[in-house]
Amino acid sequence: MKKNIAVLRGDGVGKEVSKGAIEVLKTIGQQFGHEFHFQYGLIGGEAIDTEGTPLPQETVDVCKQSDAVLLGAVGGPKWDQNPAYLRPEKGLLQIRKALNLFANIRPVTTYNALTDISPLKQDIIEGVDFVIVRELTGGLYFGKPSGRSVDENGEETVVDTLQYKRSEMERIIYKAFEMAQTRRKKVTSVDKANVLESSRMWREVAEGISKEFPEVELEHMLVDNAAMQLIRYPKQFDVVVTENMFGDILSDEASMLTGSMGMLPSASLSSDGPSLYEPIHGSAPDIAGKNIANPIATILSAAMMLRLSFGMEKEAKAIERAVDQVISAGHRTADIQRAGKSPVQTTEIIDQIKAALIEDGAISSIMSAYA
Ligand SMILES: NC(=O)C1=CN([C@@H]2O[C@H](COP(=O)(O)OP(=O)(O)OC[C@H]3O[C@@H](n4cnc5c(N)ncnc54)[C@H](O)[C@@H]3O)[C@@H](O)[C@H]2O)C=CC1
Ligand SMILES: CC(C)CC(=O)C(=O)O
Ligand SMILES: [Mg+2]
Repeated sequence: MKKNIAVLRGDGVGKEVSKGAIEVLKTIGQQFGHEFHFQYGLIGGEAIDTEGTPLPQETVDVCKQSDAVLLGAVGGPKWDQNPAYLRPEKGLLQIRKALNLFANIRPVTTYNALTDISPLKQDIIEGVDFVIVRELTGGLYFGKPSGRSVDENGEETVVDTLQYKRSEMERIIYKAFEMAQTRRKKVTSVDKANVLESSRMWREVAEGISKEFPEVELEHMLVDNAAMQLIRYPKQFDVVVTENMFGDILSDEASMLTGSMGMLPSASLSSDGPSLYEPIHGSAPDIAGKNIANPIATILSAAMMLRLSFGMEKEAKAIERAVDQVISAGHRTADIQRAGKSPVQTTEIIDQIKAALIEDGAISSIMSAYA
């Protein structure tokens, strides 16, 4: 199969981790006889520095002409004092809007080999397997009006608005129910309905859609309780659906069930065009440029691309198996390495995952399972 992949490496560790996903995709292409063509686009801080905007039109065009988009991460202290329209994060928000990436799917699956890395107890995290379905193109991150002004008493005032259309709620909640139907048939809808009108409408919409899925259980949970339940008893969750900012915050929290921010992949699904695949983490300026970032979240995002955009299930599984083999063998970057053991570098773990695909049988074991 021939596929065009747009690559937006972004800033900080975004460049280092996306290199890992590209190399793994190239290896998969060679092993399975696919032709992956990569086209690069600028986004974020680098785009601000060279083009004067966080999302050049050329990047949007490259993405729209592609079959799928791979993104590293954007941002960094260099641009933190910039005005809102010239921040790297604005580029990410704009590409989400431009490609109609309404559904951000963030699977949270723990690895048995890593249960001692998580700050939580082994019996709490063993067997955790749920997915956060986060609304991605509405809510506070896209609120209008937003900004600062001076009120009638001369005091500086600021406003950010949280706005949703009913149809925007419907499509994301529908997606969550569809996913639950193929899993353990439970949807936890997370909101703040005791305070926010938008959350009360969200509940109404969830109740309405649940009638179309009688075999799926729906529960409502307030977001503050959900933050606590994620740590107390994460195995209770199957599909968690929530609005943009709640999903952003809860998924960073959930990453610690797996042991590190560097482990959680995501797919941002489009309603009408190419979807985008990205790790849940940011540009990690504290470790950028040191060759120590964990590329697994991005490599697993590439596996999600193969599965969800290209229908390449075997190829996706081969990557997941190779990652599992490498961390089970104890080859780990610093964020997931046991105390007293030496970590490997970003480039080393990428090489080990590629080697696991080629030499150590990840592909052949998948092929025989499908034979
Ligand atoms: N999707 C994106 O492009 C996102 C961008 N950001 C931006 O990234 C910048 C840094 O934000 P932070 O709040 O520090 O969040 P962050 O996710 O970049 O980092 C949080 C912590 O996790 C660690 N971490 C993140 N990714 C890692 C990896 N692959 N391997 C090992 N450790 C990793 C970092 O070292 C840091 O200690 C900001 O400019 C922010 O706006 C933040 C979140 C998402
Ligand atoms: C950088 C933000 C725009 C969003 C974010 O933190 C995320 O999508 O995880
Ligand atoms: Mg985030």
